[in-house]
Formats: sequence, structure tokens, C-alpha cells
Amino acid sequence: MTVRLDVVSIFPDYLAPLDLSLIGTARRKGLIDLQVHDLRDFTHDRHRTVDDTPYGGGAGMVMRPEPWGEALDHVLAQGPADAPPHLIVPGPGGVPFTQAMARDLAQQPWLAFACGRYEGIDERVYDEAREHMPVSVVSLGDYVLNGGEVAVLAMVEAIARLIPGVIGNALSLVEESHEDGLLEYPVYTKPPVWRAREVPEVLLSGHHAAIARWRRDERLRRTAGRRPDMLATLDEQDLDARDRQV
Ligand SMILES: Nc1cc(-c2ccc3ccn(Cc4ccccc4)c3c2)n[nH]1
Repeated sequence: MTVRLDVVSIFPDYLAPLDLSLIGTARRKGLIDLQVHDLRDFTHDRHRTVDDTPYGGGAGMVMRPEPWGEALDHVLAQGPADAPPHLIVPGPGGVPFTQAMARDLAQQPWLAFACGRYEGIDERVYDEAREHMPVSVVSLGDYVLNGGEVAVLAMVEAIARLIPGVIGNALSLVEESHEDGLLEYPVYTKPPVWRAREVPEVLLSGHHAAIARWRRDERLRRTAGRRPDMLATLDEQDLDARDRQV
């Protein structure tokens, strides 16, 4: 199944990195159909204006509703009216983007992303969009960006890599940070000694049960050290069950 992704931005070139690496390959393999739209193509004045001053005053500018309305109409017209895209709008005040959300979105056949800029998009655009498609306002984290493009690059990467066929070795998706509630274990490769630093002996032992146990312990230790909040949500019997597996 080809997943369709539409992105609307005033900086379409910001999304050029999605032509590279795994995502680029997936697009060429036909697993992903990504279309980037320039919001200014949906303006009609000489200066291709996309922003205006905020009602109620205040600093900065607000993105005008008309170009967004026409841009989203154009996106909607690319697919079946009875199966519209899920519109994802990055925003500092959004619902936190998580691996669980990425997994859910990777199952959907058609996603659209609206990249805001300035102080944001006129609220009526969200209200209007909700009459035609599901709309989610999503935050990448508790820090402030200047616009949605960087957030969309991150979300598209997180989602696309979960689409079957995009990542060659499906195993590499298991036991990743956030995939099963623990951070990933430390990894090593040749040489066995580098600047007098040795690789942990167990990893060279070929003793698979001991290696699995070591990796499990490292994940727990690392999670407890860096993300104790994640351990709190990993309930007891789940922890014990995991330990029994090793
Ligand atoms: N996680 C996350 C997302 C964003 C984000 C996303 C889209 C936009 C569009 C304009 N801005 C600038 C802005 C800053 C503060 C208040 C309102 C708007 C954006 C920021 N920041 N941080």
C-alpha cells in the first residue's frame, strides 16, 4: 500500500531532505507518494501575501486563512472525498508527538501536514479543515521553533520508517528506544580496542544468553539514569515478564 503524504509550506525547499536516504528510496520504490505544495501558489496578489497583522493587536503576523483554505481544498481534491487525509499541524501548543502516535499514523493511507510560520495560522483554518478531515495539532517537544517545517521533517521520518518495506531489516525496529518502553543499549563495532578502550567482554563471548542479559541490564540502567519517568510508566509485571524472557 502506498502511503500518500502532502505537505504545505511557504518554504517547500525545507522539505528537500525528504528526497534523500531511506525516504527518497521509499519514494522511488513507490512505498511513499510525497507531494510538497507551496502555499504562495494559492495567493492571488502581486506580492503573493500569506500573512497579515493580528486582530486584537500584538507582535508578529498571522497567516491569512484564504491561501490555506485554497491549499487544503487542493490537497483534498487529490484523493477520494470519502477518505480524506488526516491533517497534522505542528504547533508549540499541540499534543506531544510520540512513538505510539508515529505507529498509529504509519497505518493511515493519507496524511497531510500544514507548516505554519509567523505567530501561527488563523484559527478559522483549523475549524474549516475539521469539517472535511480529522485534524491534529502536534508538538515536537517543549521548545519553540520558528515554524512547522522542522517538525514535519522529524515526524515524516519517524512515521515513514515504520511503513513496511521502508526499513530493510524489520528487526532493527524492535528493541529501539521508546518502541518498548526502554532506551536502547550501547552499541560497539570493530576494532576490539580503540585508544586503549575495550569492547565489553561479554559482547565478544558469543554467549547469546549472557549478551541478551547484558543488553537488557544496560537498557534498564540507561533508562533509570536518563529517563526515570519512562521506568515509572513501565509497570512491575511488565518488567518482570521482560526479565523472564532473557
Ligand atoms: N514543538 C514545537 C512546534 C513549534 C512550532 C510549530 C509551528 C509553528 C508555526 C509558527 N511557529 C512559531 C510560534 C512560536 C510560538 C508561538 C506560536 C508560533 C511555530 C512553532 N514550536 N515548537
